[in-house]
Amino acid sequence: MKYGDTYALEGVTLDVPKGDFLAIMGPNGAGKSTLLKTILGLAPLVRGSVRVFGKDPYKQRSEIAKKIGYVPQRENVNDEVPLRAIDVVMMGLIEGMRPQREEALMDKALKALEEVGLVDVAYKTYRELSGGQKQRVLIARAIVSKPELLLLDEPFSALDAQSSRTVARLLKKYNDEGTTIILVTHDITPIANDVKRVALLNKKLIAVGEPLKIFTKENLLKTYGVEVPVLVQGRLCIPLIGDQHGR
Ligand SMILES: Nc1ncnc2c1ncn2[C@@H]1O[C@H](COP(=O)(O)OP(=O)(O)OP(=O)(O)O)[C@@H](O)[C@H]1O
Repeated sequence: MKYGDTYALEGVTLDVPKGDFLAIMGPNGAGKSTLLKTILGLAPLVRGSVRVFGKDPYKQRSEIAKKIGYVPQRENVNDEVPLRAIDVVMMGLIEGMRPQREEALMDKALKALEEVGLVDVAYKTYRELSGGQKQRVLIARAIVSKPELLLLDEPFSALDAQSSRTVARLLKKYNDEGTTIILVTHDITPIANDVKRVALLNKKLIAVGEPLKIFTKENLLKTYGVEVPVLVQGRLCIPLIGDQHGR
């Protein structure tokens, strides 16, 4: 994976089985977002290959897009058009799906907003929502089509503790029902007991596996260049590592 002359990712081999709940962690600029974009066929691939549901996302994106829900790290929904929260969520139903009645779409969008705890702002315009509310609307847009694969780029970054818990519970529920989840996060606390695997990334894949086996002093030093405590009273707990890198 290369932007201009610089490699963002090199020599990464990663298999994600169906039903996995994988957290990708690493310092700023480690290539985490790039890795998610690779799954969508959106990052520049110089060598190697990617297969998603057995298909090449760089050549067959439209065939797999409807099975994937994606929450980008940041997204500017067009501010000129006064879209309501419910309209933004409905966008997740329109792409690549067969035509449905407006009421059926609205019904599904309202249910998704309810799942992220935002049904009360459904008819507010998106631009007047807070940062954390916008982020949850984008999560609702990603889940509304009941995708087989959910990709989330820092879903907790703008959320308060209660909203983080709501979203974490939602992800656990979807994963229990069979949805494969791959998310990028600097803070594993909200999902520490739910993730099945963690991948530590710093341009290369440092380690991947069960959290307790992966968070070794050696792996963390290799990934972040600093020691970070990971066990507090026997529970997985990582401080906001991103803060040490200027966030
Ligand atoms: N569109 C782009 N054009 C040029 N360089 C890019 C582009 N996107 C990312 N990069 C570079 O690729 C590298 C990896 O970026 P990426 O966004 O994948 O990192 P990240 O691990 O998600 O970081 P963060 O934790 O800061 O979000 C960085 O050096 C970044 O500057």
